Amino acid sequence: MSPVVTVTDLTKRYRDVTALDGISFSLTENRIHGLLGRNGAGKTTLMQILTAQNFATSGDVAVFGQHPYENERVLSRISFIKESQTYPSNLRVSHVLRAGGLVHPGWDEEFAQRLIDVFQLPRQRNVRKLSRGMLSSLGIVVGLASRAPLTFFDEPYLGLDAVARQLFYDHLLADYTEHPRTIVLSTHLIDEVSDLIEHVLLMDRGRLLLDVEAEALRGQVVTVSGPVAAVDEFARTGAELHRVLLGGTARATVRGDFGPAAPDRARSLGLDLEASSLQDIVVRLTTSKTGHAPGAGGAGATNEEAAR
Ligand SMILES: Nc1ncnc2c1ncn2[C@@H]1O[C@H](COP(=O)(O)OP(=O)(O)OP(=O)(O)O)[C@@H](O)[C@H]1O
Repeated sequence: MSPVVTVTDLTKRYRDVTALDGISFSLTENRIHGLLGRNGAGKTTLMQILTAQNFATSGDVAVFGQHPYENERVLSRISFIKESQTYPSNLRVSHVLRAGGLVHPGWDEEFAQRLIDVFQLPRQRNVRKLSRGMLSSLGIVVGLASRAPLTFFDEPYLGLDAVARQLFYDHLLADYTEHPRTIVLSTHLIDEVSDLIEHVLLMDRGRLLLDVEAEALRGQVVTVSGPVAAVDEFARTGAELHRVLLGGTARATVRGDFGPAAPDRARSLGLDLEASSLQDIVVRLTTSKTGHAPGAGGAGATNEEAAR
């Protein structure tokens, strides 16, 4: 199966800022990819280049096998919903839907109308008069109803309350299951989406720290706690990302290829073991250059080493 997106040695510089620093990866078709990373990591810049809204300084991108710039064949298959989506101010909600139907060949009008009811959007209201959360809901309706083979959601929920966010996740998952497509979801609300994401791309200061299946990652990062010497012994077989000392005990987050024997090994050392959450993994890998949170002890690898 050929990848939907291929990025090769992509660099983007804005004067003295290197937003993307020679990254390479590809996106497999029909998966939900989580594009994660701290503020300024380069996520939006990457999505802008993939959707022909920005130029690379060097390197190549191919979307559906071609360069996206001024490429109708490629762009008609993309939907890009961003945080502060704006619309011409004379449009009503119903006009935005009509425009969505004209732009996206896969548009499902019946689904769009259903979503408008789900998010309780007033069809005849001018977009200028929508609340911040309502505007985000409208973006989500367009993104979902477009059924674009490649859909980007870049922090799509500014101002959305928890109920509306959950509605988004539920409808995204249900519709994706029925109509598989390639989705890239960029968000800081990692806990909320961790069950949705099938593949993780983690960016940090323009570089790619992780490009891994979510399921594989879950087994690779664990947190062990117990006597310091036992934690040291367990951590020897991986890369330690973080450690907290509490008297004679330690709690350490460790990355490695532990395999299914990890719980037994931890138990035999007198340690408690739990799988780290995706949020924890992202925080630990991006909080410091050495892979250790400030003040943490223990031997360890650099972030890049840890992420391999
Ligand atoms: N037009 C621009 N001119 C100069 N610098 C820019 C421009 N756009 C982005 N940058 C810089 O590039 C870096 C990456 O920004 P980008 O918006 O891609 O990050 P991000 O991961 O999307 O961040 P956030 O999660 O905060 O939205 C940042 O340092 C940002 O300040």
